[in-house]
Amino acid sequence: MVTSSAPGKVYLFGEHAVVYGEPAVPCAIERRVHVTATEIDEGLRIHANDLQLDGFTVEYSGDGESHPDVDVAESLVEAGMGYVNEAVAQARDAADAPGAGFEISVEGDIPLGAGLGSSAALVVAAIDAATRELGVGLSASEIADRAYQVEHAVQDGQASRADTFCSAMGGAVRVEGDDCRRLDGIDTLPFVIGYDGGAGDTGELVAGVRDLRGRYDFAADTVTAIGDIVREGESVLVTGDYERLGELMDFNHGLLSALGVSSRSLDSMVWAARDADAHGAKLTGAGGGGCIVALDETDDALTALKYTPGCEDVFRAGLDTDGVRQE
Ligand SMILES: Nc1ncnc2c1ncn2[C@@H]1O[C@H](COP(=O)(O)OP(=O)(O)O)[C@@H](O)[C@H]1O
Ligand SMILES: C[C@@](O)(CCOP(=O)(O)O)CC(=O)O
Ligand SMILES: [Mg+2]
Repeated sequence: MVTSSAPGKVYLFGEHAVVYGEPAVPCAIERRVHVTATEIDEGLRIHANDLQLDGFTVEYSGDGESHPDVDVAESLVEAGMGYVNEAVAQARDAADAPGAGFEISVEGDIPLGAGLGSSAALVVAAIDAATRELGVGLSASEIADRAYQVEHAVQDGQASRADTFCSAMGGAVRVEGDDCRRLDGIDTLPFVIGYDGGAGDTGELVAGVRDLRGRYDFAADTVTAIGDIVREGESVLVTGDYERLGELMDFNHGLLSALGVSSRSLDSMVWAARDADAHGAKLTGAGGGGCIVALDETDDALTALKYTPGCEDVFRAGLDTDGVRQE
């Protein structure tokens, strides 16, 4: 039995635009998904108590048997389990063990579908745990690469390498197309996260931006402008000038909003943080609902968000310089 964990992330800059080859800077945070893999005779059995479908937690047997605890459409369960199924397929491939059976247990403290990269953390930790269980030790970058293949497959061919690379490596990273690197010397950033309790569908939101970008040149220009913000932001990041970083985060949020991926509650959390004098605030991840990230080393944004209608939870999330690791 092997347990591995991998961190979630926030985007300092660049989500969505990164799907079209612009750079992005995601940062790993101290919230993790833990995956335990145990080799069994055959098939795949998954315990994922954090995942609720129509109010049911999921116990899933991927070998064709319906599990009695689940009273929702099998297709919904299949969709929810896509990331684990594909991660296990990658592990079998890496270990050259196509018939290996697994019992997989997943638990974490990253809200699901909220822009904090729970899917990438799950996939990265699952590939690490399952390959180690089969006696194969992959490097973090090999895991990142296989995890990207999984997100790409599950999200209908629409995914960047950003989330999976960040989760595998930890720290602040820069991703532009296939060029993925860690940003050295960034050890701390004062992230405050507001969570509206909701979720967005990453695949759908990415498809929405793709559609807008295809229909309007100015939407394509907006995507390019997000890339410009990232290029500016990465040079500011090394100076530690939070005021300018925050200004660029605000700008980035405005452009994401223009691309239609913000929401009323995300906007109101962003404004609550700004009104409390955070350096800046933006949505993180695919959007539609879920989380915002503010930059604030005081407790002011944290306190303001606590009293913001629509904000269900607020917490500080330190930069996690550790990526995937065995527990
Ligand atoms: N702890 C978990 N247990 C089971 N499934 C999970 C877990 N964390 C993430 N997932 C899977 O990842 C999906 C969320 O991924 P996604 O929509 O990309 O949002 P995000 O990556 O921002 O959290 C969930 O619907 C589920 O399929
Ligand atoms: C919108 C996007 O840039 C980030 C999605 O992040 P999340 O799954 O919402 O945490 C998509 C991607 O990069 O694959
Ligand atoms: Mg995701």
